[in-house]
Amino acid sequence: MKYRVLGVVGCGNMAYALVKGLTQSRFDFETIVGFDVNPARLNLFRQEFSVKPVSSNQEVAEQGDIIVLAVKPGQIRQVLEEVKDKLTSDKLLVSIAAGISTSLIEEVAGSHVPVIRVMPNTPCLVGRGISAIAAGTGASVEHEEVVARMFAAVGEVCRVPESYMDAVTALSGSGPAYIYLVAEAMSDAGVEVGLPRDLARLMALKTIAGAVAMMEVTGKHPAVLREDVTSPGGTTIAGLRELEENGLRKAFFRAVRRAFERSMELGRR
Ligand SMILES: NC(=O)C1=CN([C@@H]2O[C@H](COP(=O)(O)OP(=O)(O)OC[C@H]3O[C@@H](n4cnc5c(N)ncnc54)[C@H](OP(=O)(O)O)[C@@H]3O)[C@@H](O)[C@H]2O)C=CC1
Ligand SMILES: O=C(O)[C@@H]1CCC=N1
Repeated sequence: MKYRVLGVVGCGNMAYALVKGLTQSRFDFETIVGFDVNPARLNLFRQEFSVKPVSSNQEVAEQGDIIVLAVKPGQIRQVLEEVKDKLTSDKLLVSIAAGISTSLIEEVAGSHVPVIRVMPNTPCLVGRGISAIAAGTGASVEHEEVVARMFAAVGEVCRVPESYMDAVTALSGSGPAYIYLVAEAMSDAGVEVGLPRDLARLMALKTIAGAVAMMEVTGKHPAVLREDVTSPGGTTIAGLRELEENGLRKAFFRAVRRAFERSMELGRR
């Protein structure tokens, strides 16, 4: 089965990152059709990515071969009710909604519809996403393969048991926001010790980018790389001590735990 038309239900932030990443990649859909209740969003997708705007989710489901559900988790059930009559076994449904299980989707859409659940993140926009994928009971290995290739065009893909999805959501789905907060906090901290704001921001961003590249290129454990920066009796150990005493690790443990719980809550609504 050749999947020529991508259908996008909900043209929000994550759909934007995905569609932009895909249009810049070699993964080729003949057409992308989309619908959003907000006409401004649909117009943006039309202007930026030549997405063909249609006037309902039903039309997306009718015209799309692969249909990506990119509305908020609380809207998934209603959207599925709207489109289920258009969903045949030769369609492929991809849900990126946090917390929403493939079994819930199959329950509403019908078990004849192949469903793949994906948790991507916004760096898909620049081809540097990380996406976890898990197949529903009605999806074949081939279905999973198609979706893996699609998301591999915008970053890395990991196949995971569906039971990992809430944890993945809390770590890599939400994770970019944690890092933007760190970048912002580092920039402000630089300003506080006297750097001009632009310079502080540049230093913070390039330091984060350089540190990420060091982890990727050397393959060394972060703790080893951290020790290389930490001269005895020097500045780094003084700064690290403050971060530890102020509960940086604890804050991350708590943040990821709370996001994990929230993902489960979203699935229960
Ligand atoms: N943002 C992220 O980094 C990630 C998000 N996700 C998942 O992606 C999904 C979308 O998240 P996100 O992009 O952040 O959210 P957004 O609110 O930015 O996008 C959702 C879009 O869907 C529109 N919408 C609402 N109801 C309908 C409807 N019935 N039919 C069609 N469109 C509708 C919304 O319009 P309006 O705002 O007017 O209601 C909005 O434009 C969520 O399920 C989320 O869990 C997954 C991974 C990462
Ligand atoms: O904040 C959210 O709920 C979504 C899911 C992961 C990232 N954004």
